[in-house]
Amino acid sequence: MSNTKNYLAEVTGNDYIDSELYTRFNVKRGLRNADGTGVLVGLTRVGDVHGYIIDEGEKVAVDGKLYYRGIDVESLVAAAEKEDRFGFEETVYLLMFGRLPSKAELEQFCGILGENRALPDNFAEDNIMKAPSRDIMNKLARSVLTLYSYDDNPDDNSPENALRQCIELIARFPTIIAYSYMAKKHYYDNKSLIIHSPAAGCNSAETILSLIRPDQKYSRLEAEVLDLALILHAEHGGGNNSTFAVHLVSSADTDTYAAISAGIGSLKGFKHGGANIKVMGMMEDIKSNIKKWDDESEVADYLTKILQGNAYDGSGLIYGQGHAIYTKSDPRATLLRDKAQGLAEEKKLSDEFNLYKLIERLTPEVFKKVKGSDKDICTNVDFYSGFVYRMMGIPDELFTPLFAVSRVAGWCAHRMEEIISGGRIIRPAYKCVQSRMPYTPMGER
Ligand SMILES: CC(=O)SCCNC(=O)CCNC(=O)[C@H](O)C(C)(C)COP(=O)(O)OP(=O)(O)OC[C@H]1O[C@@H](n2cnc3c(N)ncnc32)[C@H](O)[C@@H]1OP(=O)(O)O
Ligand SMILES: O=C([O-])CC(=O)C(=O)O
Repeated sequence: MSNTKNYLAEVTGNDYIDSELYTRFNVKRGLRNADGTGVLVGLTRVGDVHGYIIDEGEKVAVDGKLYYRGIDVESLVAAAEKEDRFGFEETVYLLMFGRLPSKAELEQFCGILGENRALPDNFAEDNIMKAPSRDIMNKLARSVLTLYSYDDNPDDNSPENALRQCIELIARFPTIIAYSYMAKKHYYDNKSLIIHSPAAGCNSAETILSLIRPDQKYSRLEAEVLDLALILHAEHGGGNNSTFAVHLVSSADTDTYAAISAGIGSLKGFKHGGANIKVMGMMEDIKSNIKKWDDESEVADYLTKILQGNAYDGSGLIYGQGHAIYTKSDPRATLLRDKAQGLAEEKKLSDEFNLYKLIERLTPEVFKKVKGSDKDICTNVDFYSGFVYRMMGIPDELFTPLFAVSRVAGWCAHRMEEIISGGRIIRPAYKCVQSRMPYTPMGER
């Protein structure tokens, strides 16, 4: 659009609200209390994120813990590893139905997911191939909204129907992101268009790997690492931005496709799931601007520049660092760091891994120094995930979509909870700080 400059000046001028007004009217900006803790707006049984304790009114930093339906996510990961099996489908079962499945129940559930991986007839041809997008999250959101038209009963928000829709979506996400990626490679990157059908009996990790590889080949180790990442990203309480979006939209009694696409839109954001792709850009920037990757003061100086908004994308953010709840550590980042270390040794990328670790170690002190803040800041789940994916040859375009393949399980569990226990439309307040004005007739302006 030409000549938007004048409009922009009007908008920035007329939309500006003085920070002081937020204090005066006691606005809980970002739905946070003064100490940074979230405003309590709901109850959930799905997940619990533990990042601090309150001792005599003071927030005290502790190591992070994450529970799915009361079960420590680290024990889910450990059990899958010990029993040498995949764990994401068990995680989905637990999140959706509220308890661990027996072996037979899990097998049956995997069968149901397998039967639902294929997209409806002609869906891929008509919606993905004919209308690709450079951005797979964008294509995923549009695909989810379009699936509404392929559903004979889209607007029935009864628990029974919503549950069917949720299970179908969880099963279809791997296929949608894989096909969207293949279409993107063809239409935007001039590569051959290769579309495989989802193979029977594959779990989510295997389905994704087989659909994005021309020869459909992957190793057991690759599938296991991806499965681990899927377990770790599946759920994060009701208050994280994308899950809250699903609660919010679901509370209006709208359809499942509208609610889940809201979650996707939120997760794409660079302060949320989209941070994993920003981390990769930031690391490229750091690697090309720092001469000695193990020079602590050179790395610290560059992190200072980033925090001051003078390097990388100018946002002032060190991506993959900081969290709304975790203070000392994010348990998922710890697990992904271990995986990254092993893969880096194998791929002879230990120098790069050590740079990641150095950034992880230096960020809290640089942050405190530059910001003059006593806030505890730790590495989050998005810091190591992209590095792990890259070492497995997974393309960057899929980093945030993989997060969505996993988190859709949490979104669906929360949508079901909102339908069953929510009951009231979510409707917070905004105080209007615009003074009243009379309407001026056109001829008098
Ligand atoms: C899956 C996930 O969503 S995990 C998070 C992924 N996001 C990122 O990695 C992006 C970088 N991190 C951030 O932007 C933030 O830490 C968030 C969005 C994750 C959490 O944000 P908040 O809860 O608002 O942060 P919090 O209240 O703890 O921060 C307070 C201050 O520290 C700043 N801060 C927090 N993290 C960072 C960071 N990584 N880099 C620079 N500044 C930061 C905030 O901008 C805020 O500054 P201000 O008071 O000048 O506005
Ligand atoms: O909880 C949050 O604010 C962010 C989130 O979803 C996560 O860390 O997985």
